[in-house]
Amino acid sequence: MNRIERTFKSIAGRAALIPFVVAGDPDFDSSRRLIQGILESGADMIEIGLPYSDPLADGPVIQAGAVRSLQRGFQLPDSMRLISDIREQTDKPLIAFTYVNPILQYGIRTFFEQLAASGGDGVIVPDVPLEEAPELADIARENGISFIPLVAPTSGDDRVRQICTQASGFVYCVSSLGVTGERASVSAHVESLVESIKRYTAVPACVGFGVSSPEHAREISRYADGVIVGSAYVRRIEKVAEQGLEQTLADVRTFTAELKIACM
Ligand SMILES: O=P(O)(O)OC[C@@H](O)[C@@H](O)c1c[nH]c2ccccc12
Repeated sequence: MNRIERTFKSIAGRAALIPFVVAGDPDFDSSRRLIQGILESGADMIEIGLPYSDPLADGPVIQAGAVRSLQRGFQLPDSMRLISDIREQTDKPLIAFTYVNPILQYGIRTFFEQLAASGGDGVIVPDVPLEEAPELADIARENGISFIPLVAPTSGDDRVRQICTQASGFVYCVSSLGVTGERASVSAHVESLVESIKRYTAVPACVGFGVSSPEHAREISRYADGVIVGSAYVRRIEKVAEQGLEQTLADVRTFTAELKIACM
């Protein structure tokens, strides 16, 4: 049983809080301190986005986070080092979030071996083509890394069943069409998407996209095993430039504590 499975087992009865941040945003040390602060303030695990120049599924907030990190020359080896540094401070699951190109450029086997050596527990690849997913999932599994698939609102029943049979760690339910970004409300129909996943697998189902408040998290926690929040964090992290790291750290800690209460 890896850290992700252990975590869901240990929090049975409530939803996991799973923030997303961009690695190296706004710089290596600030990113490390922000991630540690988020984990210390109640996050059950964290998605660490590997900054990429063409984040096609991301809205403007996360795109800006990737630009801030890349502008400082942050590259994939730096992300591995960041994960390794954080692993020294926590036993909570660390999930790499990356588009498929950086993995292919780095070398699939090298990528997963280094992610495992750095203390990573899972990977989410939103744009992996269907025909390449099994190869990546196999090599991830060989290295003890959970390959976490995404189910979209447009996924038909057959596709949901197919995805669920490959899933490990958890299934990422994308709440709405379009790109990442805070939304006024989280689409009600995602509850039926979670129910359809639960028909095919016992692997936990976590919901992301648009979640930006404790109210959203409370609603999703009624029926899902986890709540994923990204842009709402990255927008707060954007404020390091104007208000400094300490104030931003305090804001992010408070936000995490509020979301955690909502997930109870
Ligand atoms: O930013 P949001 O709307 O809170 O959604 C989570 C999202 O940030 C994170 O899981 C993610 C970041 N980039 C993605 C691309 C595709 C799917 C999911 C993601």
